[in-house]
Parts: sequence; structure tokens; C-alpha cells
Amino acid sequence: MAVVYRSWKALTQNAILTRSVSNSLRLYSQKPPAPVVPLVNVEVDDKSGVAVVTLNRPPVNSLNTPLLTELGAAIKNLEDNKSRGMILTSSSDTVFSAGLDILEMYNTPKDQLSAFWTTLQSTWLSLYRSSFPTVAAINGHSPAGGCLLALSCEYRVMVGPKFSIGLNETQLGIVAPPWFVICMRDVIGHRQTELALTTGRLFSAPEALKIGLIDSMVSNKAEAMAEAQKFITQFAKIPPLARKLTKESVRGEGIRYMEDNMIDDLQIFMDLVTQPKIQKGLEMYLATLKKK
Ligand SMILES: CCCCCCCC/C=C\CC(=O)SCCNC(=O)CCNC(=O)[C@H](O)C(C)(C)COP(=O)(O)OP(=O)(O)OC[C@H]1O[C@@H](n2cnc3c(N)ncnc32)[C@H](O)[C@@H]1OP(=O)(O)O
Repeated sequence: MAVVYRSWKALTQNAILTRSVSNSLRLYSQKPPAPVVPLVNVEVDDKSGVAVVTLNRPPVNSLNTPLLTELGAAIKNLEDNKSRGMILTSSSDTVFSAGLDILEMYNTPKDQLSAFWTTLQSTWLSLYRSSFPTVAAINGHSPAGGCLLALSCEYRVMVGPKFSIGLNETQLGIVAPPWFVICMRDVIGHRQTELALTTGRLFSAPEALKIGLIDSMVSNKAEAMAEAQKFITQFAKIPPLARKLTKESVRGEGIRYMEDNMIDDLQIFMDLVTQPKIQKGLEMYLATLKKK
């Protein structure tokens, strides 16, 4: 018997009703469904038209398929509504994003693994090539996939000095794909990228500022949001089409890489991540995270 429970009161009434109708009908004890909490909040400022997109997957905003799907949908919606700009931030006080959800890559059936990676690819592409200006207001740690999101925006303002940022994949025994490399190289240059990626280094905010991995360091989230707004405001007088085409031209290598290599990139990811050695490495890394 399908019963939709609107409230506990309705549940009680239903129970009485059910018993009185027939003793042979069994009432299944069922908890009311948990409220659906969005993993990504979008708030558009009436005055400036700038959207604040807040990652909201406690405790660490690790990027799983549902979060990436919601982020991709939010970006599409902003495109459709000709947004003036987007500030990407986090609802956590200490973590911007812990990067890809390792549980999505550990011991995962192949169809789910494939859906996870293709969602990451398409959400990344829509962020990286968005027609509107984008700023990452990095209000906490931002390792690996978290750093990728920040690098894909046009400007990075980070709360410091205590949080860290970087692409630490090699430390986990995995390899940052070429589009991660392109993103980092475009921001900090070839030499610093080689050093950062081969060591899998995480930079403190002051260190990140020194090598240009972030554009600015501030002392709290309010300051980060103010600076992000200021960055976007400077585009108010720039014709949007000229801006969009210029951005696409500057980011052409990364955009073309993804458009031309989506399937190969997926295949390489699947082949690499499903290797027993890599799975063992992820298992051990998860264990160290849990032990902390
Ligand atoms: C050519 C194709 C090749 C493709 C190869 C694959 C390429 C993969 C590319 C990207 C890789 C990634 O993004 S992997 C993710 C890497 N991320 C990290 O290394 C960060 C790990 N996390 C941390 O360092 C810390 O959690 C933190 C500094 C971000 C925050 O610290 P804090 O003390 O606040 O929180 P906890 O450490 O106690 O964590 C709380 C809780 O969350 C779990 N957790 C943390 N990070 C992740 C994660 N990335 N995925 C899944 N789960 C994570 C942690 O285990 C704790 O869980 P419990 O509460 O259950 O103990």
C-alpha cells in the first residue's frame, strides 16, 4: 500500500484509518522523507545581478556526482539567464572543497565511475568556458579538485593565511589529467606547474599568492566577497559578446582539449583508477583521512 506521509499527524490518522478498514492490511512503518537540501545554493543579487554560488555538501564539499550535477545545472541556468557574473564559494568556514569525493573512485561499479567522470568533465567545461565573469572566493582549504574549480575561474581571492591550495594528486598516487595541467599552467606558468604537480605540493595562502596561484589574500570571507564583487564590476562596461569571445580565445587550448578528447580522457581515467594498485592506494588514503 502506497501512503504518502505529509506529517506525523497524517501518519497517525492513516494508521487509525488503516486499522479500522481491515485488520489484514498491514501498515508499513516508514519514516517521513528527509528534507531535500540543495548541494549548491544560488543567490542572485538584485542590484548587481551577480550570482553567489555556494557549495553546500558538509563536511568538506567533496565533489560527488550529485554535487557536480547541481553545480553544472546552476551554471547552465546562469548562462540561460545571461548572468552578470558568478562568485563560487563554500558554506563551510574551513573548507572550500576537499576535491573529488574519493568514495566515488574507490570500489565503484564501472557505470557509476563513468557517470562520475563525465559529469566532472561537462561541469568543468561549462565553468571554464562560461560567458560570464567568474571568481572563486576561496574561504577554506582547496586541495586537488577544489583547486581545479578555483583555477577554472577568472580570479581567485583566498582567505589566509592558514588555508592551503594545490593539486596534490601525485601524493595520492594518481595523476592530474592534462586539462588540470592546462588550467594550472595557464595561471602559474610552465616551470611552477611542473614543480607543483610533480611534488603534489599544497601551498599555504601566502605561498600561493607568491607564485600567482591566487590573485589576492584577505583575512575573512566578507572581504573575499567584496573583492570578488569588485572584480566582476569592472566588466560592467565591457560588451559581453567581445568579452565572451576573448575568454574563449584565451582558453581555447583547454576547451579544445576537452571537446576533442572527452572519450579518451574517460577511458584513461577508467583504466587508471580501476587498477588494483591505485585502488589500494585510495583505500589507504581514505584510511589515513578517517584516522586523523
Ligand atoms: C588522465 C586521467 C587520469 C585520471 C586520474 C584521476 C585524477 C583525479 C583527479 C583529482 C583527484 C582529487 O580531487 S582526489 C581528492 C583529493 N583530496 C584530498 O587529498 C583532500 C583530502 N582531505 C583533506 O585533506 C581534509 O579533509 C581537508 C583539509 C580538506 C579538511 O580537513 P578537516 O580536518 O576539516 O576534515 P577531515 O579531514 O576530518 O574530513 C572530514 C570527513 O570528510 C572525509 N573526506 C575528506 N576529504 C575527502 C575526499 N576528498 N573524499 C571523500 N571523503 C573525504 C574524511 O574522511 C572525513 O570523513 P569521516 O567524518 O567519515 O571521518
